[in-house]
Amino acid sequence: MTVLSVNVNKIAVLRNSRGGDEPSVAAAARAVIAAGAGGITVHPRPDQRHIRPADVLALAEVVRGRVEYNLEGNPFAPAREGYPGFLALVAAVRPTQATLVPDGDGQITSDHGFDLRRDGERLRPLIAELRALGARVSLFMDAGTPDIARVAELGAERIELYTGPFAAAHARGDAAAAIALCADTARQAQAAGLAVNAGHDLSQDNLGDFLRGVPGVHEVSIGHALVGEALYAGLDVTVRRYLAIIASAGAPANA
Ligand SMILES: CC(=O)[C@@H](O)[C@H](O)COP(=O)(O)O
Ligand SMILES: NCC(=O)COP(=O)(O)O
Repeated sequence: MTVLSVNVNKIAVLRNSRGGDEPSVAAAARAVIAAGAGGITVHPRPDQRHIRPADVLALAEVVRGRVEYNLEGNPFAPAREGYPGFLALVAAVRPTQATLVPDGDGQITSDHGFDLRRDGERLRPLIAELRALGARVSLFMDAGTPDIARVAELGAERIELYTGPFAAAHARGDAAAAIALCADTARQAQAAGLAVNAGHDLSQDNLGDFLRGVPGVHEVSIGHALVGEALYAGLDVTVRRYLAIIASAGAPANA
């Protein structure tokens, strides 16, 4: 079945708003795991607006031997005070998966995938380094990217489909074209030997339609909507609702 990896960035936003340790990112991750999620995702940003390097280390202990650990970030972002750089974090915690995302400080959130014509050759040695550290490597890619097979040629094993445009179309009530585009890109990736993950702005409202329309998704990483929904229903109930959506969407077994 598709793995649900819960992104706990937003727990850190709340904690950072007051300083101190509450709400605890580690406690939230434990609750999510107890509810049955198959992974924890974090996207530490160099500006440390939410997940910080110390969280990345602490969460590694929480997830170790229990569920997958998915570390997202921009491998080109230079180290700075308080942020050692993405590869250094991967070397420190050896996550299950490193998802590379071409984001910048000025962005409120991730809003596009890689342009491999521009960044492909710069990515190649970094992908090799990350794989040598034991991480499965996934590249954040837009649906409709023409050269999706190149991801495999660069040495990565997965793509993460950027689902923001799909989610926006779904909210407008006209997601058919966006789903078709995602499904087409997923099929091209799968034909090239890549596994397909998906994430960004997925929610209880749109996840079932996404998984029914896009076959063979290995993992969804979900944070913003899930944490917001959990304010009303609690983390345990909310994670279980996502797992039920995944199960009823008939997603395939995880390889
Ligand atoms: C790659 C991706 O879509 C997620 O990592 C998303 O960007 C969440 O990150 P923020 O919580 O920083 O918005
Ligand atoms: N990779 C996507 C992710 O981790 C969560 O994105 P969002 O649900 O916070 O938009």
